[in-house]
Amino acid sequence: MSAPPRVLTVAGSDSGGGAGIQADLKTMLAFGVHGMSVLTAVTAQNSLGVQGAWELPGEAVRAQYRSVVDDIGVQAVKTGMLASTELVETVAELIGGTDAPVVVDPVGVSKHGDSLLAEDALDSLRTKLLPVATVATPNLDEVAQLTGVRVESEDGMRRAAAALLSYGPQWALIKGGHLVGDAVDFLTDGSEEHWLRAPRLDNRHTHGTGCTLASAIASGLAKGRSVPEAVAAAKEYVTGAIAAGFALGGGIGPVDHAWRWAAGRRA
Ligand SMILES: Nc1ncnc2c1ncn2[C@@H]1O[C@H](COP(=O)(O)OP(=O)(O)OP(=O)(O)O)[C@@H](O)[C@H]1O
Ligand SMILES: Cc1ncc(CO)c(N)n1
Repeated sequence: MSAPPRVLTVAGSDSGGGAGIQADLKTMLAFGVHGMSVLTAVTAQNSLGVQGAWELPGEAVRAQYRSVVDDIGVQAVKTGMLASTELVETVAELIGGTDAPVVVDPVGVSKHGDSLLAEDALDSLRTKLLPVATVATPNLDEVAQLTGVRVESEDGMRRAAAALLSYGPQWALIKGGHLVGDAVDFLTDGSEEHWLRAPRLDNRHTHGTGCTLASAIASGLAKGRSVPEAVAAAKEYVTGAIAAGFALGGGIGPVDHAWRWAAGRRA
């Protein structure tokens, strides 16, 4: 039996299992790739928010990355919560020496507004990590923080994408999940433009949407899909996962990573 494509997530742990490393690995399983993880931080987190966060030393991140890449190898990398300037710079350097497509989800705050990235790390994110990204996938708050462009309309998404591309990623995917109306995302490399449109689902259980989308894109890239193809398939997957999102705990529940298998699983 031949080995499946290998995808590495470099991200934080969400103890509640809805976002972070846990969402990434579940998404990778759903896409049929072999998921691997480099942990950057541990959060005490649930449906109500983030109760605590502890980052790992740069040395621990470096060692995990080397263990995976030097022996097993990777066909795509995804980054999520990076916590601090030191970790952003460490990860950017490691990725710079890796020959694989990279999806950068520039995680800033959780859905509850809890900070997952030190404010002083934004500059390194812009100047060190974005230049090595194949695709960067900010939501509207993150793109405003990174570029200063505040998006209030679909035209604003074009301006935000252009500003983001000036830092060097090959593609910008601006997620309009926080706009009103349809859930519209905008993908561009500065010449091609793709609008990804899905109906806005009336489901508050959306914990982990961003991590899920980025990991789904990385999984597609690892299988050799083009960026527009991988993003289109990822959008379809996250939309289905949001539609099937379920209540857990007293707050915002997770999306259902297993929605395509759900009929069999729950029978
Ligand atoms: N209510 C919704 N209905 C349909 N699609 C949605 C909805 N909310 C978000 N999306 C889609 O989910 C994907 C993730 O976007 P979102 O803006 O929620 O990311 P995020 O804020 O980074 O998520 P996270 O909570 O993981 O930080 C995008 O494709 C977006 O359009
Ligand atoms: C660990 C972690 N990474 C990313 C997110 C996305 O918001 C989260 N809530 N938690």
